[in-house]
Amino acid sequence: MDISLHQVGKRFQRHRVFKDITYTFTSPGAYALLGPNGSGKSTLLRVIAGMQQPSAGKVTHTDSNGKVVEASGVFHSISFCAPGQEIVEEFTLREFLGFHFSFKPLIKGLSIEQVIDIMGLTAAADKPIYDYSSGMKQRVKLAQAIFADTPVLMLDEPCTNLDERGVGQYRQWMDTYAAGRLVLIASNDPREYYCCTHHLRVEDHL
Ligand SMILES: Nc1ncnc2c1ncn2[C@@H]1O[C@H](COP(=O)(O)OP(=O)(O)OP(=O)(O)O)[C@@H](O)[C@H]1O
Repeated sequence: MDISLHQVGKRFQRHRVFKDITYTFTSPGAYALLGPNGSGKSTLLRVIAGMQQPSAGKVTHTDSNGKVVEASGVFHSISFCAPGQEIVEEFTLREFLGFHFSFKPLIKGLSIEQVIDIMGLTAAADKPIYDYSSGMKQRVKLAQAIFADTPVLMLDEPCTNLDERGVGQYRQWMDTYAAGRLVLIASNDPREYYCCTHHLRVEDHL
């Protein structure tokens, strides 16, 4: 999967967030979307994912056969994790992962039990997620994205609420399960985008 931006811009009413971004994200590859607070990293990530429409320009997703993916089909190829993203907290972890991975395929060779084990949450697997700490909830959000077998992985501030051990776990998951995919990370924290060899500065497109 490759994603191309052609003169993409976004404004909210009279407020222009960014303009005229022409860029291609090529798979496999890891790309950081960088910039200060409010520069538009999260907005750009959502526009690239097809969750928000650009105000100008065009986003094109192309599959590995060179075929353009319809807007309605883009969802299937993307895993997404962002701070404002809702998870169904009434579910236990085991229920949530069962539900989520009935829509998105799990990475081949992994079972839900193994994912729970890798997350280090076996003892809490049957507790409702609303009883989890904020760091545990962040691990759930990361796991639903990283362990899904999609060609594209998009992460917004992936280490939000994680302690040092959690950050180490994030790096281990990325090193093992993100290689070979198209990875986009919106961040200000080098610990989050350590794996990105390409950097796109959103503030350069004001
Ligand atoms: N739905 C919206 N309606 C109006 N303005 C919005 C909306 N979403 C974002 N903005 C504005 O767009 C700008 C960019 O916001 P965005 O969250 O994309 O920045 P960011 O670079 O991700 O910031 P941070 O580093 O703080 O997470 C901000 O000024 C924000 O207020």
